[in-house]
Amino acid sequence: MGSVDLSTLKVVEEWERKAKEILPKGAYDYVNSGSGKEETSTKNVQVFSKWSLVPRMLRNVKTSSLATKLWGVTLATPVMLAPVGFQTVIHPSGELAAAKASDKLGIPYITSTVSSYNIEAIALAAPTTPKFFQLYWPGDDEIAVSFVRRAEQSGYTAIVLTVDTSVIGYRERDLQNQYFPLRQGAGMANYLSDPIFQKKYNAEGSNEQTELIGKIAPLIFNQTLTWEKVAWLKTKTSLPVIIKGILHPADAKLAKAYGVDGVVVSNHGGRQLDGAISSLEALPAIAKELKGEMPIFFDGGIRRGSDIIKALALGADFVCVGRLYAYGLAFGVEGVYTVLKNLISDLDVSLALTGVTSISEVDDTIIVKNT
Ligand SMILES: Cc1cc2nc3c(=O)[nH]c(=O)nc-3n(C[C@H](O)[C@H](O)[C@H](O)COP(=O)(O)O)c2cc1C
Ligand SMILES: O=C(O)C(=O)c1ccccc1
Repeated sequence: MGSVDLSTLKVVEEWERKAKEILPKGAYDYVNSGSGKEETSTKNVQVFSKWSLVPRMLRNVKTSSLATKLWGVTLATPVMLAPVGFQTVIHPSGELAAAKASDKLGIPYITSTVSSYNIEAIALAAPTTPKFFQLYWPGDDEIAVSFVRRAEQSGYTAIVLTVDTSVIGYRERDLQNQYFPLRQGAGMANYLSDPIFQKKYNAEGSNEQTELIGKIAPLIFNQTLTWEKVAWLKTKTSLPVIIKGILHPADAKLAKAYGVDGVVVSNHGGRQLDGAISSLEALPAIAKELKGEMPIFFDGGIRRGSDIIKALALGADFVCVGRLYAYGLAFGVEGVYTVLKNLISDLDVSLALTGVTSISEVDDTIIVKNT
């Protein structure tokens, strides 16, 4: 592993290939795979080729800037790290490495509920850039509120409630490998460090892994969530609440009606409902409902700078990357830093070549659907 000179790894797909070489098969398949026949995860990446950018010329792009504003705060770029759980199955330094690398680049980090380090430790690894907490609403509301409170107290500035995960997707590769990241001891840090969980579910203070998995696993997903619960969550926190996993324009309308503060157009990287619409194809209809009303975040298939410009042109305000940085993490903090740095360099060049001088100027006048 130490023999790879990361500065020479520029081709995005090479990172994926190298990660596959390094990681145990179960871990690589867990990260790489989608659900079912992987139609949606594959389409997420390929769909970008269905649209073409139509660049403008002679527009003095010398001062072109990637800076973007979110709720009055200026961010270095429109890029964020999507919540990715269980990161110690990729590298022992896991979320701490990813958060540290993104912080160094001024890229906001979104901490997953099922992280292998806890909310507080990850906050300390990313002290300078805004960070969000992604909530998988536990089966117990008291724990949900406890997680949110802990995020507030450790300086997170938004809650990202993931709503596409009433149950975990049918992931054939994981099922065939019999690979479940919890069994690697990953993803439990927030539960184990939670006073409400310990009091209500582990009063005898067990440290035994199988026993703890037995207590935590049934709590992770909540099949009873409704829009009313979202409204209830809003009463429990003063932080903005972003809903992650919106694909249908009718749900975008409901998000507005229920007073949410942002949406992430996402199909969970094609890991939940296989056959679901690709994120990019879902984006225009949602932008039609919400553009200008609340920030629109986008994830799914972002691998290069021009992908980001296409998503912004079709209505996104911010994009999140998932697997791209997960592959970098196979090489630890330097790996994450390098993939992100490469992505931002690519975005910088691509924006200038589009003839656009600021992110907020990217709109649907520079994109066409191929015929
Ligand atoms: C290994 C892995 C773990 C993930 N864990 C979470 C999670 O804990 N919470 C969540 O909301 N989304 C999770 N996601 C989904 C991502 O946040 C994001 O929606 C998806 O990765 C975007 O697609 P991309 O990988 O093509 O960039 C995970 C994705 C991967 C690949
Ligand atoms: O892998 C995922 O996409 C994910 O979000 C998850 C969350 C909890 C348990 C298993 C997977």
